[in-house]
Amino acid sequence: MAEPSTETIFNKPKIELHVHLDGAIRAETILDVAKRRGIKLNASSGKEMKHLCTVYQPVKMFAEFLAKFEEYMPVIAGDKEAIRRIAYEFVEDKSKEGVIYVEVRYSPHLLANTDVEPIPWKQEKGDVSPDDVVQLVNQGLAEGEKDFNIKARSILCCMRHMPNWSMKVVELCKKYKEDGVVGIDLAGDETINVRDQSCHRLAYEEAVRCGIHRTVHAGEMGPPSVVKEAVEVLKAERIGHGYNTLKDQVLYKQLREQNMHFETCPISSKLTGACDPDFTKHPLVTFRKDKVNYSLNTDDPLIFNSQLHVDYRTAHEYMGFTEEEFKRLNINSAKSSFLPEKEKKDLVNKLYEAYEMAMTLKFEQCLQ
Ligand SMILES: O=c1[nH]cnc2c1ncn2[C@@H]1O[C@H](CO)[C@@H](O)[C@H]1O
Repeated sequence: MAEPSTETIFNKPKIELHVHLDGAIRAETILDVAKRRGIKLNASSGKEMKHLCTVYQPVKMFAEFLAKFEEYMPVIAGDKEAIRRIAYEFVEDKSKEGVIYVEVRYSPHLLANTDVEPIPWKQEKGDVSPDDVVQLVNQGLAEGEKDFNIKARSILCCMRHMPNWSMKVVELCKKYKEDGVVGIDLAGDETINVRDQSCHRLAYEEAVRCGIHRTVHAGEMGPPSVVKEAVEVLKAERIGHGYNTLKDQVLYKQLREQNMHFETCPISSKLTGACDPDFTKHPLVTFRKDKVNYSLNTDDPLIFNSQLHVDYRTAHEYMGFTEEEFKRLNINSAKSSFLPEKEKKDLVNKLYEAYEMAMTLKFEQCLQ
C-alpha cells in the first residue's frame, strides 16, 4: 500500500457526476443566512456549524445520515437569495477542486415553501415554488460558470418517500432542458417500503419518452434487486452508488456488458454505512480490477466534512488507484455525462489534451 500523504492526488482536470447541492453548502453560508433571516441555530461559528452537520463515524441507520439535513435545510429552503447563493458558491468550490465539469443534483421540492405538499422542514407557506427553485439554481450555476470557468449542469431528484412529487420533477426537467437541467434522479432511502411506486415509474416513463437522461440511487443501501429494477423498469442509464450490484454476479456481468456507469462515492459509502469501513475491501477495488465504467464523487461534502481530493487520495492509498486509472475513470465519466453528444465529445477531447494523451487506438481499446 502506498504511504499516506497530505498531497493532492491527481492534480488534473476532473469530472464529478454525483454530488447533492443541498449536501454541499458552505457552513458559513448557513450561519450567514440564518442571521439574516433571524433563525436561531445551535452554532455561532462556521466551525460549530460544520460540527453540527458532520457525520464523523459510520451511522448505524441510513436515516441518521438523512436527519443531518434537518439541521440546516430550514435555513436555506424558501429563501430566494440563499438558493441562488448556494448554487453560485458550489460552482466556485468545485472549480477550486479542479473540476471542469459537474452535474449537481437536488430536489426542487425540498427547497420550496409553496406548491409543495407537505411543505418541508416545518416551514410556513411562502412564495418559493419548486419551479422558482429550479430557476434560482440555474441562475446561480450560470453566474458561477461565467466567473469560475467551469461547466455546471443539474439533475433534478425525485424522492423515494414522496412519489406524489415525481411527475412535477419530470415536468421541470422538460421545461428547463435547454436551461442547464440534464437529467432526473431518484434519491432518498431505498430501503423504506413505499407502497405505491407507480408515480416514480410513470415519471421515468415520461423521461424516456422526452429524451430526459436518467440516473437512480440504487444498491447503495438496498439489495441488487433495486439496481435491477432501476435498470429494467426505470431505464436508468447510470446507477447512483450501485455497490450491492456485486452481490448478484449475474446482474453485475450483465451491467458490465452494457457498460453501465456507476457513480461511486468512497468517503460517503463509509460514513453512511453502505460499505465496509475497511477501504481495501471496497467494491471499487473490484470495479477497478474489472475495468468497470465509474466515476469518483463526493456525494455530500458538507455532511462528510470532505472534498473531492479526499476520495481520490483514499482510492490511491487503499485501493491501488494509479494516475492511469484516474485518467481512465475521468474519461469514462465524461463519456457517461448527460451532455448532448457534441458537448460530450468536446469535454472528452479536453481531457485527452489535459492528460497529454493522443487519442490512439491503443488507449481507446484500454477504455473498453
Ligand atoms: O447518499 C445518498 N443516498 C440517497 N439519498 C441521498 C444521499 N445523499 C443525499 N440524499 C438525498 O437527496 C436529497 C436531494 O439532494 C437530499 O436532500 C437527501 O435527502
